[in-house]
Amino acid sequence: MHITIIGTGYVGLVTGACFSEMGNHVTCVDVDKSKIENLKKGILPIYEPGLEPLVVNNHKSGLLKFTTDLSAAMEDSDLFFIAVGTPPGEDGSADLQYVLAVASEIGHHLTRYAVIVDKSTVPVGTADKVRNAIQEELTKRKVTVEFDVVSNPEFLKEGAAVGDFMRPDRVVIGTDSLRSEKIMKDLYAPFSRVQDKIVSMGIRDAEMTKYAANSLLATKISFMNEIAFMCEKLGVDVENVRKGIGSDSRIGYSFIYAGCGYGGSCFPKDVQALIRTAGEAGFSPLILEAVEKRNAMQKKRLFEKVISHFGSDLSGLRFGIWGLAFKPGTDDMREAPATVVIDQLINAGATVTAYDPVAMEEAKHTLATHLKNSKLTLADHQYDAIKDADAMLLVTEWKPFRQPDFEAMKRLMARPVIFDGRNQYNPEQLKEEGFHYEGIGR
Ligand SMILES: NC(=O)C1=CN([C@@H]2O[C@H](COP(=O)(O)OP(=O)(O)OC[C@H]3O[C@@H](n4cnc5c(N)ncnc54)[C@H](O)[C@@H]3O)[C@@H](O)[C@H]2O)C=CC1
Ligand SMILES: O=C(O)[C@H]1O[C@H](OP(=O)(O)OP(=O)(O)OC[C@H]2O[C@@H](n3ccc(=O)[nH]c3=O)[C@H](O)[C@@H]2O)[C@H](O)[C@@H](O)[C@@H]1O
Repeated sequence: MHITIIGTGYVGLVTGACFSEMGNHVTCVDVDKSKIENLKKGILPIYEPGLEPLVVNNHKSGLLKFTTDLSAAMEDSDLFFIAVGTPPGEDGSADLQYVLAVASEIGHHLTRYAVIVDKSTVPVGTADKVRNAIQEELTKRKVTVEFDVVSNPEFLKEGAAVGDFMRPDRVVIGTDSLRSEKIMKDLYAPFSRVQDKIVSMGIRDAEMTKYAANSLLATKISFMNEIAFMCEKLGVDVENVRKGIGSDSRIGYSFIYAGCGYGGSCFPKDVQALIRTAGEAGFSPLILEAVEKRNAMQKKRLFEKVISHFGSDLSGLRFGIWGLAFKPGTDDMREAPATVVIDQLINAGATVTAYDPVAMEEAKHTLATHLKNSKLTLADHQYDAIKDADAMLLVTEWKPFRQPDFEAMKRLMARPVIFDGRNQYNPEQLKEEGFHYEGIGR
């Protein structure tokens, strides 16, 4: 098939690379000229394990192309994937301006039947808006062109995106025509044992499915963070509780890790957008509001622990941060818990040195103000980040942080104090080794 993907970010680039790997002709379009120029040279805009060889090899073979010119890309295409951002607007609702701009542009150039697929996460009813935006342009041009709009939400996780796309748990296809449903099923047919995993439904159902999935996962995390808070008050170790409940297959082990809050470009914005959708439908979504509130509180937990140990004035104290990305396996720092704790420590008078295995370039942009004011420095190595530190804060559980050399840490640090935001260490062992240790919910 000939496919055009509009928006070459985490989702668009992974989608394009994986479809081209299956032998399709794919053109990835983006308005960001430098991103497209770099991709043509084999330089990827994001860190995503396993993505580079797919992009480079399929680009070399001619199956995967990159351009800023949508009209040129449209000439051969049967399928258009909209994969642009849907960031939160001021009121928390999903901002559809990029999606609808792309829809209008498609309508401006469309000359023959095509399927337009919403891959971006968009609220219920957006497919109608996309259809209207395309039709408006066709009407302006006084042409009649048949087209279908489909919802095909994406469930990949950053840091595991290629594997998730190649071996999906399910592929949700929301359509209102048999013709477009067949095209979508054919497109996904080569993916690993996908036949049993395609879930066909109405377009609005598919749009809602994406928000329900992310909101339920966020709910599991916030629920567990609430239990963790209670555990601290009651002298219980939440890690034992997690193991105890996860073994029940109805609950499962996934997404019940207490920590210093969920971040990323999706859970925070999608929970907010669903709250907004509920508001528009005329009711207050009590659970979702609590999920969001708990997460905002959770991102402040590490700082609360720091000031209850050191006092509220942190002037003259120095903190080492391990982990800046919102989760391991990515350089993405959108809504990362690390940004919250760094702001709080610096506002309380402390200086901070931070290290992340892959997000250092991203940190230079995200944390530019603190770097400029010399309140924050970035270290070249995890152990350099804790040199002379009054405490180490583990914020992202990258593998090299999971079993560090505690003896070396004690020698390097000004004081042997660890705040473990991801419950990676054994509290008993650390206490025996002479550390003051605090985790989340233990
Ligand atoms: N990041 C993730 O892990 C996942 C994201 N999603 C959803 O997918 C959508 C995209 O997310 P990301 O890939 O993270 O966004 P992103 O911000 O990484 O990429 C979006 C890209 O779209 C480009 N763009 C904006 N307007 C354009 C236009 N008119 N024409 C061409 N390109 C344009 C931007 O320059 C940017 O490169 C969002 O709705 C998100 O919620 C869904 C599942 C996973
Ligand atoms: O719509 C999206 O963008 C994607 O959002 C999430 O994927 P992602 O944000 O990449 O990463 P997750 O692995 O879900 O982690 C999100 C956050 O939750 C935190 N988390 C995760 C699991 C857990 O048990 N506890 C916990 O605090 C992580 O540290 C991270 O900050 C979903 O898992 C994907 O299915 C979805 O496609």
